[in-house]
Amino acid sequence: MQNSDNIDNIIDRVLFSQDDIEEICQRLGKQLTEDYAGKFPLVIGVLKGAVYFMTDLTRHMNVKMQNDFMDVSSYGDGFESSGKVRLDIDVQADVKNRDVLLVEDIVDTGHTLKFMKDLLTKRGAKSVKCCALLNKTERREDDVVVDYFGSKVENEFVVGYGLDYLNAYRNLPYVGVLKPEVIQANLNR
Ligand SMILES: O=P(O)(O)OC[C@H]1O[C@H](OP(=O)(O)OP(=O)(O)O)[C@H](O)[C@@H]1O
Ligand code: HPA
Ligand SMILES: [Mg+2]
Repeated sequence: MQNSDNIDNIIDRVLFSQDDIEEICQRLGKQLTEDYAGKFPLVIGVLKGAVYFMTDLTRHMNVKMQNDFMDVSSYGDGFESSGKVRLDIDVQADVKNRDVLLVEDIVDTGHTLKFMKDLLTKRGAKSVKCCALLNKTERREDDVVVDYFGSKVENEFVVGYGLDYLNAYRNLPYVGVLKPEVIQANLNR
């Protein structure tokens, strides 16, 4: 069936299939289960990109935890980080003396992660670590540690499984690279 609304049409290459992602969640979940045993971590998903990863990853973490969310953003309309991280929705829980685990879909320039690690440390968290699905090391501008990650990615803009382009395509069940013509069409708008 030809359907121009079929969002698979915008993908050039799949980088991580649903099976790849499940394997990553299992592996990281096992590691985090060991590392957070007996600690009652506060697991904070960074909205909106981390929603899918947060739900799949934490189901593989066999530890008592508290789940919360924060909404921060720095990519307004496209590929480039504005460099300014905006806190839109704060975490509800008190982070003082807590072992915090931030869950991210991707660490790219590192601006977002640095902002959050600094903020939560300043508020008195006992530890602040990050588990990201993807780590785009080549683009790093802030020196920040990604404590756990699923895979490194090249310097390409990726979408799906939470990752958006112009606020769309988050619901693709895999991670892929956009077709160049999709990007071109938007640049010419
Ligand atoms: O390392 P950085 O260069 O800071 O980029 C990574 C951040 O950018 C994206 O969020 P975005 O600001 O696009 O918000 P969103 O999750 O709502 O899409 C992504 O989900 C990370 O949070
Ligand atoms: O490659 C990316 N894709 C989607 N959102 C992003 N935010 C930072 N890097 C990316
Ligand atoms: Mg985004």
